Amino acid sequence: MSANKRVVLSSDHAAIELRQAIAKHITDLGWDAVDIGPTTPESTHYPLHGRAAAERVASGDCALGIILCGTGQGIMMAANKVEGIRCGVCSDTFSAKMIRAHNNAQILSIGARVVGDSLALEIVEAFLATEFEGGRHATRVDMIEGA
Ligand SMILES: O=C(CO)[C@H](O)[C@H](O)COP(=O)(O)O
Repeated sequence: MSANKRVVLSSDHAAIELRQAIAKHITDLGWDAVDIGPTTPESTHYPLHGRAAAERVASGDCALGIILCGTGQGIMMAANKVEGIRCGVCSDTFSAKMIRAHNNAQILSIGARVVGDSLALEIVEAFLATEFEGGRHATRVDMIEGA
């Protein structure tokens, strides 16, 4: 499968079951889910998993990413420390569309202790179905990246 259908997934211990459900769901939708774990429920450290997913995207191995922790916030902060990565936390489908359409975010973060499972799947679908609009938004994204 080509790299542009590859979606990396990672989480901390707060979101393992939801992450695995999302991986199955997006596979059913035709995406190549690259689930980098963890798979066991022991307490772990979200910065490790946010960075690992972001590096898969920054390297070009995966086009997009979906990361989760309890709130989605800490793992988002870790992912955004990787150069060139734009990651936003979303708890609604409108924001999930807009971080792609206007911000060209490559990574979606979700709080597994914030949104229910079915809404999380809708948020994921909205994110994956939306393309960057470019134009005036490209100027602004370039400004984020220091251009
Ligand atoms: O949401 C998170 C980070 O933003 C973490 O999932 C959360 O802090 C983990 O907490 P605990 O160790 O009590 O399960």
